[in-house]
Amino acid sequence: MTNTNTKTKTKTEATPAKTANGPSRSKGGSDQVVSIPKRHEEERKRLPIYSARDAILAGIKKHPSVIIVGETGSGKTTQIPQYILEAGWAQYGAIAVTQPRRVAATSLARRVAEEAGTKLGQRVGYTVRFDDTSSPHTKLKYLTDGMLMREILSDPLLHRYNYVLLDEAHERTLRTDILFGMLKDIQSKRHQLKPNGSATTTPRIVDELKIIVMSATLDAERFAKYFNNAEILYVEGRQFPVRVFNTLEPQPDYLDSALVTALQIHTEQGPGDVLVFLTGQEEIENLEKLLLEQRQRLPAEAQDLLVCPLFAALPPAQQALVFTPAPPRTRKIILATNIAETSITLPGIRYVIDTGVHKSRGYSSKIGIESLLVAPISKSSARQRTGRAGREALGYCYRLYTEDGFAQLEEDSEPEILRCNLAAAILQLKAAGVNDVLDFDYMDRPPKLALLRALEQLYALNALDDTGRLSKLGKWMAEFPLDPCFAKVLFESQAHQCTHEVIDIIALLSVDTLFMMPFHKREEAAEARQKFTSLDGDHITFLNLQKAYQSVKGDSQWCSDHFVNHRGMHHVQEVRKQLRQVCERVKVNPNVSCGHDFDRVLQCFTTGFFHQTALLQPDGTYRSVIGSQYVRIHPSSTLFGKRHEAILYNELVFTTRLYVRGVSAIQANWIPEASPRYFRQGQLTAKAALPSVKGP
Ligand SMILES: Nc1ncnc2c1ncn2[C@@H]1O[C@H](COP(=O)(O)OP(=O)(O)OP(=O)(O)O)[C@@H](O)[C@H]1O
Repeated sequence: MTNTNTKTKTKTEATPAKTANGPSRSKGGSDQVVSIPKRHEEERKRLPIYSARDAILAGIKKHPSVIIVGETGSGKTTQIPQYILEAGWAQYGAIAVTQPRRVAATSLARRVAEEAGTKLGQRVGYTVRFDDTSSPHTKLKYLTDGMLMREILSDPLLHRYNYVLLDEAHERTLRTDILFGMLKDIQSKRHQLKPNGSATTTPRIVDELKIIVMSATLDAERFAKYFNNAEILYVEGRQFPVRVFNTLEPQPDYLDSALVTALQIHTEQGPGDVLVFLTGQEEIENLEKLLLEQRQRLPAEAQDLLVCPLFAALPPAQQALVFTPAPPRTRKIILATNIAETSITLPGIRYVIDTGVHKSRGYSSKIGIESLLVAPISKSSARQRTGRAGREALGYCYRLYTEDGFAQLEEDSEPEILRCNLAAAILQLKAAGVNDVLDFDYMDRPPKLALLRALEQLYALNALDDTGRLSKLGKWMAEFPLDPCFAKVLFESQAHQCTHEVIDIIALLSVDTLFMMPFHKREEAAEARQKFTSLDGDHITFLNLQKAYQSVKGDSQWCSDHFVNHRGMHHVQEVRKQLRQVCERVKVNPNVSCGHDFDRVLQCFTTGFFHQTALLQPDGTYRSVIGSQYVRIHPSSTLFGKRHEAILYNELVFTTRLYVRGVSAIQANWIPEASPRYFRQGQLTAKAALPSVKGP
């Protein structure tokens, strides 16, 4: 391990661990200790990070902030928090380890609880949206960055924790970036509250907050500078090598190429599971079908092939399948989005197929339009993908692009904060008491126009008052684990008396594809879909689907007969249940229904999505009300090919053209009524300047 002090830029060899500080058990507390499997003790000692244990602890003890860079799989995420725990340092304040994704937070907590010999939810636990296994005894908690932001709302100085480990910091998600600034501020405030500082203290806030930033692929110097010249520690060595192969020619159809490569590995290579990186649910489900079809054509001895999808909207029980070993002599092929790209260890994976693409959020602050595009990944993502192999044995990574293609990739992805709608983040910042969001300590400052757009949008949603401060409604919206637009719709549903329908539709919109369209059964599928179709558009069509699904109690055969995505509908029911619970907690009755008066529902959606509306043009096309862009209704929409004076849409996607999805017909006069603060009275033109834009 090398240790670099950023001020002096000296490099010194870290002393290897002097004592054989093997894993130990916490003595006190009410922890339910379960026995530590012997193999875990041995495995932990074999990890590259183990020899750097003492040096890491010394660095953390000495410096308020530390940046730790180590190869994928070297043991950063599972071991460093345990070292702190075993050193007895978490006695007065717990350890939080943030993850950009929930699947990582839950699987890591499970693994570490097992390694530490504790029951999950006791000394080691996790908290992700709608699922909390932590308890007052939890000393080490894995949580999503969004959940830590929420904890700051109720505990502004994060008294609970003395150590916050920001894992996979290179990903630079919007939430991670906002957390960076918030934590720096908390660290400095807690420093001032120390007994030898000038401010008064309470006995509970005597400890400083240590910030530890970790990744395999980040620009350490830059991070160190941002975190007040933090100490940088490099952990050398990886557990097992991974051999990387590139294609000789660029692959125009990466899906086909992934199919061929996966089958080739299956029929020609030795044992080991395969992980394929794809861009989204639809693509995963397509490849899943193709693989299953091809499996039938394989010789009998090669048919023991198990295909497991992995994407964010997959119900947790099915996500868990990817962590379960395949039956003996069966090869598992996991088809995943980039939720499997960082942090997680998928047991059994020896082969990685990297398509070189992902879905990336884009935002034009000029026209206020957000889009999701398939784009090339960065070099750093490619390395992370490679790092999913070689965690338990020698691995292989097949990159479906040329060596030149790799060389041309950007080093890192552009931070999300520079390319997405900031409304949700600004709402959280304001709720955490950061009123002057223009001068917040961002690691990369978003363009002023994007910040102003977000303030403008929140003001138009009535989340801010005339002085730019959070309104009562804004505080309510921040309580809700939803995008501000959806939170506004839910709030309005009380006055429109359609909370029941709105909750259902929000849950339904959380899944990409509810109606399946198998290539060779398109007509049959379209006919089945007709049964649910509403002339009002997709929102009410989805609602009809939910009613029918409930009437058959979610029967899987019914779903298959009607070309309904059973997996997706299962997820919808979970989100629905959780939303209803949150409603009850904030005293909103989730059962108030408007019957068949669907205008109320759509009016309600217009109050949150007035900025995602478009008007019919004389030539039959639609132009967005804000930004004046030509948009087309996506062929998957119920309203495809239909003409209505105005439409509302849930999502804008750019494939070959700019398409809108999740579309419903609305009346044009609902749009200015939906936000009198945004539009001139009764007109579809925006007011020149909004009060919130004038400054904090
Ligand atoms: N669920 C698991 N099952 C089997 N082995 C595991 C599991 N989780 C972790 N490991 C083992 O522990 C090692 C260290 O994992 P850890 O996540 O701590 O590494 P890391 O340095 O944080 O990697 P990354 O940078 O990829 O997140 C893995 O390489 C693997 O050998």
